[in-house]
Amino acid sequence: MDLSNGSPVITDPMAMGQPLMGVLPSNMMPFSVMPGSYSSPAGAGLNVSRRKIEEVLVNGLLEAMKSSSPRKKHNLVFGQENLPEEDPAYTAWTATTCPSALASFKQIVAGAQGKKIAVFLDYDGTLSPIVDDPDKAVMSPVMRAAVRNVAKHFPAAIVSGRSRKKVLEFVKLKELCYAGSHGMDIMTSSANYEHNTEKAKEANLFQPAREFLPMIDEVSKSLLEVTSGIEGASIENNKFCVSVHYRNVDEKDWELVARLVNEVLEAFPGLKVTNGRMVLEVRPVIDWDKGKAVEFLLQSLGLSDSENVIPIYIGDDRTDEDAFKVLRERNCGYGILVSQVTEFLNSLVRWKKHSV
Ligand SMILES: O=P(O)(O)OC[C@H]1O[C@H](O[C@H]2O[C@H](CO)[C@@H](O)[C@H](O)[C@H]2O)[C@H](O)[C@@H](O)[C@@H]1O
Repeated sequence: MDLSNGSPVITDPMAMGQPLMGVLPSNMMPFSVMPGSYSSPAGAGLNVSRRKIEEVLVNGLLEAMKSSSPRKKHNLVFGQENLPEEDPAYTAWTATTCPSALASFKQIVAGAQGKKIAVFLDYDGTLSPIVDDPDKAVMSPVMRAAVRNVAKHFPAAIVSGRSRKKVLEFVKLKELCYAGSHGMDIMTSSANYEHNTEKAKEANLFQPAREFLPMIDEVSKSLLEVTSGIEGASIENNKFCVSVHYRNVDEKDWELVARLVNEVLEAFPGLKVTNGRMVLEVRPVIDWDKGKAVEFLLQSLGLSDSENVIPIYIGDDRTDEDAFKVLRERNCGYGILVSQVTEFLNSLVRWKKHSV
């Protein structure tokens, strides 16, 4: 199988399962609605048409919530027990489109001889298992050691939907770059960050959605208020985007969640909704995503020479598709769907140690 086109590969098809519907082939984009972006038809039918449009938007959101969340719980610890039940469509897709990254490891590193590898890692579902409480999605010491080792040998970055601060608290490693808020908050160097002057900190930061900060705070408060009566719903302010979690909400209330999110967003035409794994992500309508963040990081780390640099991106969610797409378009590197991440990272380090 030709691995040179940036298509996603998986680290072990048998251990796959956790990301399941969170990952789609790279040509499928995350669901997105922009409630403020439709224009209301003028005239007498305005209210009826508007209501119809609202219904379409709510139903669209609800469908996206259902399709991205076929299973309530899958606390798979990578490559270990608790494999969720098989999804025939997903299994067929991975079997035909995703070669195993571990089985293809030799081929990957053979193509990397004499070139520089850069490693990009998603956080939730990739470095940490998916759990019911987002505040408890901690990384295991084994995974942390693997990531630390990788960062010692390769330029490496975490690219997450979480706030940059939160993901740094989870990962606790200074050796990497961090891109939080789905790439809208990039810090190109975290070493000694807290000891830096404000000016030095600014120089390391790239925040393309900075002007949306007040709007995000406002929408976060509104979402918190309107969802406070829904059992299990929770709101996570990720600085430049907001997560509306419905993992712990009874399915009968999902429509209400969709309706309330849609209603709140009517007042914020500058924001849109995408969906992740049992989460609705409210984010600015700007042309920026994890893929753009990877491009930015490659550029600012002096790694934009696609002839000599092999970017490897490991992710599990729909938002990671944007990064896979960038690698495919650059015709370089590998997008890897998550499963045995530690094993893959450790193999990479072993290879690097033996190849120098
Ligand atoms: O880009 P990522 O690092 O993958 O972040 C995406 C979202 O991840 C988190 O939510 C997901 O993981 C939670 C903990 O396991 C789980 O409870 C939730 O259902 C998942 O959607 C995070 O809480 C979100 O803010 C991130 O946007």
